[in-house]
Amino acid sequence: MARGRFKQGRGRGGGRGRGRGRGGGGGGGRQFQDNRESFSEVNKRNDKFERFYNTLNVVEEGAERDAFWAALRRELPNAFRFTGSKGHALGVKKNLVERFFPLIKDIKHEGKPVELPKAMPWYPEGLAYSMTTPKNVIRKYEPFKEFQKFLVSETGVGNISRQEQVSMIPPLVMDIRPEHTVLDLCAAPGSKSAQLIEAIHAGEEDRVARAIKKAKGGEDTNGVGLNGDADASEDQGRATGLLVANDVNYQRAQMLVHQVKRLNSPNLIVMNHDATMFPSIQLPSEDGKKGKYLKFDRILADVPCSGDGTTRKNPNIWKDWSPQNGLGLYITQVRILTRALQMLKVGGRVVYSTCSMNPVEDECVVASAIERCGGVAKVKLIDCSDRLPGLIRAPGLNDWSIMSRTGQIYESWPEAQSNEGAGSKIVPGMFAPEADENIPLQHCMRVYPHMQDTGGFFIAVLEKLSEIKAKPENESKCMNKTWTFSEPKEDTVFGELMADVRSEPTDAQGHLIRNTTDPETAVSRADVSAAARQNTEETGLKRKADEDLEAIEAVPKKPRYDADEPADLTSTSNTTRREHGPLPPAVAMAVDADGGEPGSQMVGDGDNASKDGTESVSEPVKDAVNNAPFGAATVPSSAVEPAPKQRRNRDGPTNEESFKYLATDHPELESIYKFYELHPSFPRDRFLVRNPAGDPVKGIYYSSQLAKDILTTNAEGKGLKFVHAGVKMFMKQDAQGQDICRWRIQTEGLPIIEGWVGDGRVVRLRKKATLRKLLVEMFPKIGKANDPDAGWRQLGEIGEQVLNIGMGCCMLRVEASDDADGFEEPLTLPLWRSLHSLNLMLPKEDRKAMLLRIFNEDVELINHSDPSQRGSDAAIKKEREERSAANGGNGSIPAQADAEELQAKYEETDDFIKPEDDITLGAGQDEDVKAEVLEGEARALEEDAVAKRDRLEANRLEVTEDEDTKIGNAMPERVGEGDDYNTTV
Ligand SMILES: C[S@@+](CC[C@H](N)C(=O)[O-])C[C@H]1O[C@@H](n2cnc3c(N)ncnc32)[C@H](O)[C@@H]1O
Repeated sequence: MARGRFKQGRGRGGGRGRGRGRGGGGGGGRQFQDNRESFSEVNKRNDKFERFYNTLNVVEEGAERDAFWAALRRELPNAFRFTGSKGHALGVKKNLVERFFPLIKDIKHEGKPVELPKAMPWYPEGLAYSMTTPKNVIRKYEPFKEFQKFLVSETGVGNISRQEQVSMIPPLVMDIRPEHTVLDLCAAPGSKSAQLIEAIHAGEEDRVARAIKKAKGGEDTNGVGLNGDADASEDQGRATGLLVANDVNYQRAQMLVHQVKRLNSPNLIVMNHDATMFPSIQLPSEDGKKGKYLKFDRILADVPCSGDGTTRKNPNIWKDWSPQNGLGLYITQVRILTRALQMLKVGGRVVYSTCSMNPVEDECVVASAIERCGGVAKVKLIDCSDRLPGLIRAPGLNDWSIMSRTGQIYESWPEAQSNEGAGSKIVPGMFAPEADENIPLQHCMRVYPHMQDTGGFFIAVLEKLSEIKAKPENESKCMNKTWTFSEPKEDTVFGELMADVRSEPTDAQGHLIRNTTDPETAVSRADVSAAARQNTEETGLKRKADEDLEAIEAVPKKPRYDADEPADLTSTSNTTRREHGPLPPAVAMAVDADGGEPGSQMVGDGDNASKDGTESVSEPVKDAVNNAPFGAATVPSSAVEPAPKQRRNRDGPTNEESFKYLATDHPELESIYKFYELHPSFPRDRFLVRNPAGDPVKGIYYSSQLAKDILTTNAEGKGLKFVHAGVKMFMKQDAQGQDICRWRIQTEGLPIIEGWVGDGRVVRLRKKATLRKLLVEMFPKIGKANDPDAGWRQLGEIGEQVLNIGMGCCMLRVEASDDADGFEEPLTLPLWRSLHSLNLMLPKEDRKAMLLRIFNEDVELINHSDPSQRGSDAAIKKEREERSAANGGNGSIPAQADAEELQAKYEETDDFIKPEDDITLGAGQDEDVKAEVLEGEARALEEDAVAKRDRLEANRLEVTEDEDTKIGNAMPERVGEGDDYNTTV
């Protein structure tokens, strides 16, 4: 059974190039990449910022407060965590700790010992580390360089994820179980989504192993299933839960896909909606009744925030901090949390988090959402003080003051009311709740930077106690209806504000995009425009993305890819044109704005179609609109007009992808079942394709049952924007021979299916040396059974197996053993048996990462199908031994320069085939060999080209995100307006 379900999947999918920018699963990288100088140059003073937090007294005056500010002014340590299943993550950690720590522990820099990476005491199983070693130290000492190389390689293949320490906290307090339906409302770039997926799949390998054993007539499942007590045969041991990961920004949603798809989870759907009115998702009907709407067990609302806890990574916050930033985001945050509570099951939990320390974005949002949802009788704030022992934290605040745009500090709403005027963003709900509301805000968690050398962070866990009906926004404390507007004098602060407002861009109808003179709708309009702007603006991003698209397209055209399928690497070059067109005005609609809850009214009642008279609007979207936690007047028209149906074209992506499930008796599937001897217990009704015609043309994907139910019930035309789902399981493959299945198993899907494949397609391996040979050598020859020099004889334990296995795709099962030359962890890899040779279907980069991890070798690969490298195995072996001896006997084979020398030698042997000979190879000689070489080359090329394309995509996403930052920095007036997002990941 393959462990490392996460590791062996296409690490390249999301891995390569990650870790350098924010999209890299961790913000930890940025400051080490290019911000070092600028970090030290930034003036880390801001009077309002410092005065605000000192007045709030978030930490006591004296030594602790000094430590607080000092930490905020220091660079952030690098942090990372080991990913994947627990067993696999522990294995990678052991490798790292045992191999490198002894080497670096004795290094002294400037006379002092360097600090080893430290395990975070509160992270389960010690699977997360932080390190403060400066880059110049890493560069200076060889063991550190080796350590760094290992980290980069393991990050590249997805075994390690760089992620800021505090950002790891929210998923850990969600108590996720394998059967949970989970929603991550603001998910991009996806660091926390990755943790959520891991949590859903926790313990799955063992359960599946037992289920397989049982299905194949082996021992009983021992009664351990999903919950530790049910039968593991429930969905054959696989998690039945689901993660819906969502982000309003299409481009960032693509980044999210890139980050999470490497986890190869069939229990994942990525969506692209505004979380303030996330559409309800319909479930299939039962007994002819209309289906219910999906409710979630767990929701993460890691909302956009001003991010003032991230100064250590984003030092420009010192310059840009303004009280407006937090004030402007409050309403969006309350709406997101309220919508989350609406979509939660009774008994379910929402975790609300920000990387801002400002109570207006933290406790205040929690209190306001609880108030809107009916108070503490309906929503309970959970005390998490006993969770994550070892994590130093402060309790939530029960009282705070508000700073106005001008720096005026108010203790109460009446005080603000008498001093502020129209245009102010301050509303009654921003002040601490009344004592009789009994909201135990101390149950929230505040993590300050000096506590464990991190960024600042806020976390609250809310449980839904009973069904709720959210109070309309304009009847809640989130709104202020008492002010009337009068034009302020020009030389006042309000005059300045109005000048700002006048210079704001307008939409096609002449409405101000950023603000409005109507204080009641000012914030709402800004939010609507923010969400729309995420997807509409023409920015410099497009040019850059176009350039990168060209680079992607420059990847060798042959072999072809899923041109007919919406690959996740779809260019986002024209996302700006994608959706909304000119910004819509806030439309007045006759919708039910009472904030009723979907589940309470929707089950089978079918009355929605006529409720607002807009027949063309799909029910899920209409339901979202009806239940949006804000007034009808502020619902954007784009939300009620069904999204135009588009397919991808040359200009860019679409907003509706196709997910079509195949009939279980589809002839292509039948050929797969037969060839791979697929066990009948493996579910056959969850194979899908991702093209509108629904034909298996290039790829066949696999999803969980719940994902299937959702994708089929809410299929195209319903206005739900599904961006990604399904794990690629099979790829169409040209092959020689009638009996070879045209569908080869993809690395991504292998862990899901491998236990169910019949022995006829399995090659078993136990020795490291054998695997090493297969990693170093591409297309080693097999030869004939009776030939004493045939290549299969060099393949040791697998020689006879590969000689006898039928041609086509098979699986190499690396079995765990206690042998000195054995593996601690099992592993499964895809293999291709050709007429004359064999090949692991891994891109070169993955081979090299594995060689580095398992053998600590950085070696040049040998391609036996490459005429310029072809030589006798004996010669290669001999040469390698010589080189290895010259290399201190570490088994390394020669690198580039040596390889050239070697090649010259091979050219003198009879085995050597000159490139010009190769062209005529087939002419009357050996057609099979020629076809095989071409076929093998094509496959190898494909593996590498896909890896290269992924790398380019990862780079492009990083580049565009950097562009994003530049654009954001160039437009500081937008900060806090609602379209800004924090950058803690
Ligand atoms: C703090 S970041 C989320 C980080 C993410 N949870 C992670 O761990 O990688 C906030 C995200 O919210 C998104 N966002 C902003 N406004 C939103 C809205 N109204 N609905 C959904 N997502 C929104 C932004 O695009 C941004 O990606």
